[in-house]
Amino acid sequence: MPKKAAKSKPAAPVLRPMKGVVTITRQVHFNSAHRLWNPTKSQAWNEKQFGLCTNPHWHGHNYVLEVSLRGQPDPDTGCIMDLGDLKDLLNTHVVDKCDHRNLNDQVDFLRGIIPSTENLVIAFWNELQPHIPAGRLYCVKLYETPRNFAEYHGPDVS
Ligand SMILES: Nc1nc2c(c(=O)[nH]1)N=C([C@H](O)[C@H](O)COP(=O)(O)OP(=O)(O)OP(=O)(O)O)CN2
Repeated sequence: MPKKAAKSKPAAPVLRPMKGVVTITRQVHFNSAHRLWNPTKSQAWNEKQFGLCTNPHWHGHNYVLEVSLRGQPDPDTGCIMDLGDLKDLLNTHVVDKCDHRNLNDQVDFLRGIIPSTENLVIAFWNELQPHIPAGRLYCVKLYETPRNFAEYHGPDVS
């Protein structure tokens, strides 16, 4: 009578965690009205400084926001952060508050700020940073138009 073959245990799965610093980015969109207007200055000063961009009847932009995180992929997930979670954070803390709003008047965290592209990237960083694991937020980049954009890498610590 033939002998039964000895049952071999399946080999335990082996993972090879990858080492390396990677940047991941989520892009979101929103549409807002604004004007470049310094309320501490005269109308004439604002017109000289900002031209058409200070029109008191506002103008709009199809903003494109790109937020990047940087770090080593987690060995258990292969991810720095789930990009779906990053999408939810951007929607909750920026898009839902700014989309179809007037950035000069209707967004609490932008009160008292001239909504230039430069100021917006700093304000968005400050809104997002507390919700992202320490040291991961790398870049907040905002396109006001396809040709005009600003990016911010956090407060200068030098
Ligand atoms: N340093 C900055 N300069 C300007 C800003 C800004 O945020 N930071 N913003 C504006 C205006 O908001 C304006 O709407 C930009 O429009 P425009 O210059 O017309 O932009 P385009 O890319 O459409 O212009 P093209 O000349 O057609 O390329 C102005 N300046």
